[in-house]
Amino acid sequence: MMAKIVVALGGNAILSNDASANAQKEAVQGTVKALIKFIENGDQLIITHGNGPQVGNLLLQQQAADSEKNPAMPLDTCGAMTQGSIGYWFQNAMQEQLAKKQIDRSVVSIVTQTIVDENDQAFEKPTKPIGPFYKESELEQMTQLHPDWTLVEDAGRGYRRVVPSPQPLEIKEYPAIKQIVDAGIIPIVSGGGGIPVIRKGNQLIGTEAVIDKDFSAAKIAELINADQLIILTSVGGVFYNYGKADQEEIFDVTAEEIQGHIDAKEFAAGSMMPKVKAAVQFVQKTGNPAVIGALEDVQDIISGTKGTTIHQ
Ligand SMILES: Nc1ncnc2c1ncn2[C@@H]1O[C@H](COP(=O)(O)OP(=O)(O)O)[C@@H](O)[C@H]1O
Ligand SMILES: NC(=O)OP(=O)(O)O
Repeated sequence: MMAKIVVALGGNAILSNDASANAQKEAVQGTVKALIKFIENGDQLIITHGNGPQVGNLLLQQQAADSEKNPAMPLDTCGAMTQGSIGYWFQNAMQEQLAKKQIDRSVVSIVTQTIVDENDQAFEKPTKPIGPFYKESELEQMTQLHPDWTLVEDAGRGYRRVVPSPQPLEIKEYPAIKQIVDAGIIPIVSGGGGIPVIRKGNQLIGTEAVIDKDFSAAKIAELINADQLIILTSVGGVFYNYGKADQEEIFDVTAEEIQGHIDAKEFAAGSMMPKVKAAVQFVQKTGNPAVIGALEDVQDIISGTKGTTIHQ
């Protein structure tokens, strides 16, 4: 039976040290070579991806070139632009792999808007890291240059700007996405968590935020009643006491048990916490399992020997 699998990929898996288009395309090509295994298995794949590094970099480029004749694009539009660029890289790489494997399947990227609540507390407290990492020695200069920024330590790699990250309430394009999935087409959806929009009557107004793609992935996976949600990132699984001498990788855990560790705030905000929360949310809504693991371990994740599985 064809399983419906939602795979979420972190922006950091696409952009590591080299932010050039060629390097990111190459990273995406490597990722797609791994993802094609799901298609070869006969599964229906739904791909979603992050954009944290890319959207922050793009915003900086926009602001650096800002002028009256050529004004900088706001964050929501930068989010849409990264959906387009990253979606294009994935679509292009997937088409190449499908052709190589002589698999007759179509793939399409969908500009996706995610409806958020304008009163979401997240607008008061930015948590989503975007753009490049800065060294501690650069902090004073960055604060002088950008007095409106909030900078926080991120994933032990340095400091990053954080922006509001409201919860996804609704995926506007879901009815179209469902038809595309039912038709057996591989969709690339909700890139960067989807463009954050606020509903005002018949209008959807873009807002300055970046939605966590892990939560949007869980939402899409729940809506299409996916058999599995797989969150691929730069680490082999979820650890208790991460980064400490007694860190311990979790192989298999119930949603109830890991919820206790979420409540105790044991996972890092802005990196592992949203993944674990999104996985639990999906498991509780559907009763189906979620896996968090490393991109390079896809084959072992498919066979169930690597990654952290969260289940009922
Ligand atoms: N408890 C934990 N277990 C595993 N990784 C963790 C944990 N806490 C923080 N991390 C960090 O979270 C990172 C993954 O989050 P992030 O970089 O935001 O991912 P992505 O960009 O792929 O969505 C890992 O590389 C790791 O450094
Ligand atoms: N939008 C988002 O969640 O991006 P990252 O996965 O790159 O942080």
